[in-house]
Amino acid sequence: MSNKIKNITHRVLSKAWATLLEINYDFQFKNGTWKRVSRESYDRGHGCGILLYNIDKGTVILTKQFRMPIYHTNEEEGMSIEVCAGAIDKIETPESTIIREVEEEVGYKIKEVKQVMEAYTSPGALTEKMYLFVARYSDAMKVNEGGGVFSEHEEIEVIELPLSRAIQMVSTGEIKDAKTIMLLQYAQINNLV
Ligand SMILES: Nc1nc2c(ncn2[C@@H]2O[C@H](COP(=O)(O)OP(=O)(O)O[C@H]3O[C@H](CO)[C@@H](O)[C@H](O)[C@@H]3O)[C@@H](O)[C@H]2O)c(=O)[nH]1
Ligand SMILES: [Mg+2]
Repeated sequence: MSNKIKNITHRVLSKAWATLLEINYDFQFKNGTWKRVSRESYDRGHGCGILLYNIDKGTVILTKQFRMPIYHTNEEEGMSIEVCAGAIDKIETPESTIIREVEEEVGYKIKEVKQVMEAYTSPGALTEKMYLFVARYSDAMKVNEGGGVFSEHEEIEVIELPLSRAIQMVSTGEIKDAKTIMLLQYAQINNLV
């Protein structure tokens, strides 16, 4: 692959919360010709998400929160139902991040998680890779109400519902978040509950 790409240059278009680059490069097409190509790339690091499931109750834990990028394009869909998820700090691992996010966002203290997938969320535009996990939860692991970090302007509703209902919500369009759909389908295919 690397011999099909040369003369890569980067230009920072925006560096605020995250970094938007314009990357220019020469690309050799199958017919042998070289063309100068330009692509924008938004880098806000990598992320992780987790589906918490309870075998005895047949339930899963999801979150509901306001997402401005969705609202900006479709006001009616601004409240997004998602698995618990978070951005990975440079000094954190995906595992330690997701265990911390579970306590902050949904209020459970979990110890063991299982990574089941890695997924690029939008490869044409984002550098982000999501590390996707599943873990069992029980009522005994509940340590706080969840809700997210208020000082970071998070307001997260915790939803506990049967896996079967969550799967139905994918069909009805009530759930449209890709990582959530992937993890719910993983749970269904693998008979987690
Ligand atoms: N000021 C500012 N703060 C931001 C911005 N974007 C995020 N934040 C802050 O960073 C926090 C990020 O919360 P996390 O729980 O770590 O991430 P997330 O928003 O749930 O995002 C997760 O899901 C996304 C969607 O799938 C993923 O893109 C992301 O990587 C992560 O996994 C937010 O509460 C907010 O305080 C921004 O553009 N500006
Ligand atoms: Mg989050």
